[in-house]
Amino acid sequence: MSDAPDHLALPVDAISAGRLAERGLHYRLLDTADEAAYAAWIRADERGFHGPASTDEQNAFSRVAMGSRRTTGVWDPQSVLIAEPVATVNSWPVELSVPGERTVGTWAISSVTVSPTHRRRGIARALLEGELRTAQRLGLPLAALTVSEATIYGRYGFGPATTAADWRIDTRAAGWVGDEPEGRVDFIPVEDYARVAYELHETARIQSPGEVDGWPQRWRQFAGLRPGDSDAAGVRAVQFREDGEVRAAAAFRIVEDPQRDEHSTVRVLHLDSTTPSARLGVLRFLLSLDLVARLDANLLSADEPLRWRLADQRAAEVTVRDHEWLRILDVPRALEARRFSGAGRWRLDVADELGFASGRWLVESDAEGGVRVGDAGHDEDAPLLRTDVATLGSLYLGGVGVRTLADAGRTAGSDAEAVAIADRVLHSAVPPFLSFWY
Ligand SMILES: CC(=O)SCCNC(=O)CCNC(=O)[C@H](O)C(C)(C)COP(=O)(O)OP(=O)(O)OC[C@H]1O[C@@H](n2cnc3c(N)ncnc32)[C@H](O)[C@@H]1OP(=O)(O)O
Repeated sequence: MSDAPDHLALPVDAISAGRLAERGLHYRLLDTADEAAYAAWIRADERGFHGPASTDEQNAFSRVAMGSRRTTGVWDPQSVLIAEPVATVNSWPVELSVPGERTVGTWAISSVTVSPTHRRRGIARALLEGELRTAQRLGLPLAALTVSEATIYGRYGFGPATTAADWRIDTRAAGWVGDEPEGRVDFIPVEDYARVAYELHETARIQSPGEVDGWPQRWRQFAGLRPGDSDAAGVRAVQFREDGEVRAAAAFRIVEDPQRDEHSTVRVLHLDSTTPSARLGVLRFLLSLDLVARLDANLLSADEPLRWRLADQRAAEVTVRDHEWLRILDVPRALEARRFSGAGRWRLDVADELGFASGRWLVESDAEGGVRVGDAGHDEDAPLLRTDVATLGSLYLGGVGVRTLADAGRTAGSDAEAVAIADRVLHSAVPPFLSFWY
């Protein structure tokens, strides 16, 4: 049995509780088994994102996943809607895939909202710092989140570590280079899709640094199976089989152009694959639909091999954005959890305003990519790389070069040799990618 404390039972962070109590606010954990309390919490969460309030049926749906998460709120006893918290946050342990087909235990944080009636009084800061201390108490070396706005989380030491790309393709101009992908496409019931695609994700995620374990309700949502989904009737699903085995699946919807029947858009709701060839097979199928002039797909990789099968690459407009943000809490454990791209010996100096990751280490890796991080002690010989903790979060999965961030002025005071070594060994041959929001 694990000695790690139970993330559902661990009391709320005492420092944040004290800080909020000074302002007359109550910071506490919610028991998601209490239906009424959960409904009030989720109403506050939805209002925070300006979404419609969910129905009892929708609450029952979301509670399946939330039951295994730490659900926290801040209550103001002066509120008129007394059961609804004025701030929400939700967190749970995930397995983050890292270079070398390994995973590292990571604290995922979501549903961060502060009511517009209570904004800019430091409540989010109390919640976020509380979450980081909670992750540390749970013994997790990293925290991670996907963000509504890119300007919020750098101050807490998070750095953008994966990108996601929105692809817009003119399907008639795109063309195709080379043979058709070998395999077989079939429509499948959306219920089956939700199960099959979730399983594909769980099989494939280890290959892609940045992915985390999913949960079945998320894939049911992609399939239009969340109760009350107004677009559900239009959701269709296909699977792609190679050698008789399902290796890719997608859910999609056709959005018609009211002016011209033959100018519809195929909107990809989600795509999962365990092989690049099966992924191309599904995308080729979607690009060749009759009556369709455009393919829209959000959250694909910026490095989709698809680009190299389009006869006209200009038919694709690709918008790349930051997606997953990482916060390193324990430098030695985080670095040792991944594989490096080769041998190296250098020192790493990390500045962290919140103190979790500050320090100086000697980082050594061997030709096989094994990593050892120890105290730098009095070792003054090894070249030194200096970074703040948010920059280290961006570098962690190897998606951006150390040299690029050095050129951007994010590693001021570093030795050129250290930049060169770290650039080489931290690089990931597989571009980091996360295929969904959490
Ligand atoms: C992982 C996720 O859940 S991402 C979702 C984030 N939530 C949302 O986008 C929902 C809508 N927004 C909100 O609920 C709130 O405005 C929040 C949660 C973003 C901020 O809550 P607040 O309690 O107002 O923040 P708080 O007062 O603690 O501010 C902390 C710092 O963040 C800054 N800040 C707050 N909101 C924003 C913002 N939207 N953009 C940039 N900076 C922000 C503050 O200026 C302050 O900066 P400082 O520490 O340098 O002085």
